[in-house]
Amino acid sequence: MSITVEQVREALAPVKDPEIGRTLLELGMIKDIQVSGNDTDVTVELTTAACPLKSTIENSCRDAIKAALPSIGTVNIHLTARDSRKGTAKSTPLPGVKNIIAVASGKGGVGKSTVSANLAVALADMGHRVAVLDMDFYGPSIPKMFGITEEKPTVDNDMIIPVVAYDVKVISIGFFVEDDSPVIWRGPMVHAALKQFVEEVKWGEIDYFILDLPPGTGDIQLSMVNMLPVTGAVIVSTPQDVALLDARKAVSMFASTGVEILGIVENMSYHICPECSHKSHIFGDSGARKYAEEKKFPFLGDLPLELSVRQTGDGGKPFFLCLDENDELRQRFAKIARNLVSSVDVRNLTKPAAAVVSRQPSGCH
Ligand SMILES: Nc1ncnc2c1ncn2[C@@H]1O[C@H](COP(=O)(O)OP(=O)(O)OP(=O)(O)O)[C@@H](O)[C@H]1O
Repeated sequence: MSITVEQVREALAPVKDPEIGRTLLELGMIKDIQVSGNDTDVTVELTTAACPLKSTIENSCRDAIKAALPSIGTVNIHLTARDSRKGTAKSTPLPGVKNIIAVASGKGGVGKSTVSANLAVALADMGHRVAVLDMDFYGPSIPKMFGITEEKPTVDNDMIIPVVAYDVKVISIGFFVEDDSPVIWRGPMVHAALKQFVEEVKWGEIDYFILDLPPGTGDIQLSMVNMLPVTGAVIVSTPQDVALLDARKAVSMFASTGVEILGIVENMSYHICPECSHKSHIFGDSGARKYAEEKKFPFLGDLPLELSVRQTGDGGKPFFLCLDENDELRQRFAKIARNLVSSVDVRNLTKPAAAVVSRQPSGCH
């Protein structure tokens, strides 16, 4: 009796993407199964042609089929790649940008810019092309965190050229306002500024475009979803109830506009006393982690409250770049960046490309 397509599909059912940890079938990566007599041809679509685990995936598929169907003849696994990890629709105002990641928080001062800056350099360290757009007009701290004190963007052929620091292209609203001028940003101004940064900056080819938002759920979030196809949002929160309450509001605003929650980062989770190594939970214990579990959002990881994080950030170099590769904190953050990449991959494999939304977010106050 010859083998059927259904039998091959069943044999492949347990095979998981080793990086993402979900099955290839669930991720829609098995594109085609052909059977001819006792031989089979299986087409597997990878997230990127440069996937470092492609031979592992190929071997796992072949092994699973042979184990489940001992009478099988030749097993050919064909690997293809989709338009590598494209999370935004083709007709986008940023055509060279693959993934737009909004980094948001409900409350101010929870470490959103610290997370944005370190995510940017960690992703660049992994070989990705990265840009940061700092739209936190209440306190644009990205230039300081990247050590950009004097340099300003230049203009070439009427296009603004971003400043490059630590291999990351940076544009901040802070480059365009005087340090001490009290600017009151109203809706139309916010919209116009974002429009200019989208249309008049030469961003080029970017894998991860990180948008550092001001805290809360105001005009900029509205302009963003109306202007940009956002791949998803990362929510930064401290563990305590009051910050989480605001984080919930930020989440429901994104949910009401269909923006995917790529994950939660818990910052200032705990503090290790440098004298006695005692671990204390100054802002409560694991609140953001529990919230992520409750809502079934990916929990990307947590970060301790640590003096070096503040000192390096204020000193103009993200802590990720100041630490040795074996350092626990650096590895902890590298894992957060890897978890984000996986979360983006899952989103891009399982959902349609992100698009600009015309809907107004609800519950934005
Ligand atoms: N894990 C941490 N340990 C120690 N200090 C931290 C940590 N995370 C952030 N900080 C410090 O806390 C301050 C606020 O952080 P940051 O500017 O990243 O927060 P934010 O949420 O972006 O704030 P804002 O509301 O102003 O946008 C900074 O001085 C930063 O260096």
